[in-house]
Amino acid sequence: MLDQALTRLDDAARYLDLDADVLEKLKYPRETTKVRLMIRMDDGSRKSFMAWRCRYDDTRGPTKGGIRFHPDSTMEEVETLAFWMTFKCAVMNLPYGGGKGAVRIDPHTLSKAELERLSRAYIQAFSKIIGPDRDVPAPDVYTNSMVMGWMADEYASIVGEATPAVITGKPIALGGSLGRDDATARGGYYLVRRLAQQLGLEPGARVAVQGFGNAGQHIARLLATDGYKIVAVSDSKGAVHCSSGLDIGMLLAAKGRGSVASLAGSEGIFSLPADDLVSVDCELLVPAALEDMIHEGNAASVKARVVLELANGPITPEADEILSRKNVMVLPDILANAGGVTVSYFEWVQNRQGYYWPVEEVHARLKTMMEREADAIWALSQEKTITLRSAAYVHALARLAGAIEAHGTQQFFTS
Ligand SMILES: NC(=O)C1=CN([C@@H]2O[C@H](COP(=O)(O)OP(=O)(O)OC[C@H]3O[C@@H](n4cnc5c(N)ncnc54)[C@H](O)[C@@H]3O)[C@@H](O)[C@H]2O)C=CC1
Ligand SMILES: O=C(O)CCC(=O)C(=O)O
Repeated sequence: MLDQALTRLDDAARYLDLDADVLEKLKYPRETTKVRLMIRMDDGSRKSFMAWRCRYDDTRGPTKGGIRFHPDSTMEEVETLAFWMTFKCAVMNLPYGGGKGAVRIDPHTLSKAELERLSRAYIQAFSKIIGPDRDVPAPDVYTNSMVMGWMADEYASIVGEATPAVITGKPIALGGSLGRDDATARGGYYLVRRLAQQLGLEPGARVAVQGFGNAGQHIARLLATDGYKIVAVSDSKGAVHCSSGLDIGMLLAAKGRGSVASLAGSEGIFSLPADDLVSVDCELLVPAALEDMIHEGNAASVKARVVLELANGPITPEADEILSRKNVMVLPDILANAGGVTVSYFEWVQNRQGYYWPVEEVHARLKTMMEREADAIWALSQEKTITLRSAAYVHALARLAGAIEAHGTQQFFTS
């Protein structure tokens, strides 16, 4: 996975006159810590789970990135996700490097008490690695504000003082920011709206959303409110299709019962295998689940004209080429889903100031930053006749290179 991700770095480097040190610095994760967490289960037994935290690169500031709880997590996946965070934070010009963490666990198999013990165990294991000026975690797949709250609480008891800026995506009552809940989707939504004319994606366009968690639910709601038609949605258990448009309230209620798939059979709503979601007839496809969902085997079947990558790494490099040959425009993850980390940055700033902004201010600042970077990346892609993904990497790499060179050589020798 990481080797595949690094092909994006090599591609971007072709458009910049870079010192060789820059590429050497960005080719390898700076540090990845691996721990086996042991927790007490409700029945009195003990179970252990592999956990990781990677700080990929901290040249531009403390490392930043979510913690994922997933049964298929691996160290390589964590390092790849941390590599993407490094470029995402640079795309948005946030004063952060990139990091990521994971525990290999299906959290749906745990009771609430077990989940809390696991979350606290993670912080006990990694308390020396994280810190408001060192490494700042946040939510990712199958973690949420409740988990972040337990983690922030555990960190406070270890260091002996409230330290809200150590973790973002917290509950509002513990110093979370208004607007962090839908920030990932909202950033993608502002991007679509900004480029709607160039992309030919005005309200009324048909949308298919893969994954119906934090990112997927909010993008479906935001686009539907604007008049876009959500014709298909999937989650890990199945998918539904309705040519006249799915009702977001009904989708949310079905997901609350276990899966959007339970809506099939209602008037005009048909079930689909989850894997078929990517080939649904629509104008905009929004992968909002996991990596590598659009690959060599299914990319040719994509009918959408535009893909908004809310998930991290949903398109493999081989699939990217197939889509590019089909003139499918891809709005790349490191820009498209950067709303989440941007509002996490706002949360960190608010925690440090002890002064909290109204949600309107969060939205306005996010919109300004998304539009600023979208315009720059669009212009770069036009000027160099390259894809938006290549342009986003060139844009980020220029900022990373500036910081690496400004640090001088000493940084290469610190532990
Ligand atoms: N939560 C955040 O702030 C951010 C999330 N992301 C990325 O967005 C993606 C989704 O994350 P969240 O929405 O936070 O996770 P989540 O845990 O809230 O939801 C994940 C959703 O994906 C579905 N899913 C899992 N496997 C699937 C499959 N094979 N087919 C269809 N659906 C499947 C699950 O059923 C669930 O509905 C991930 O790639 C994550 O890294 C990116 C930036 C920020
Ligand atoms: O909010 C954050 O700090 C990071 C979110 C994240 O993990 C991501 O953008 O992939």
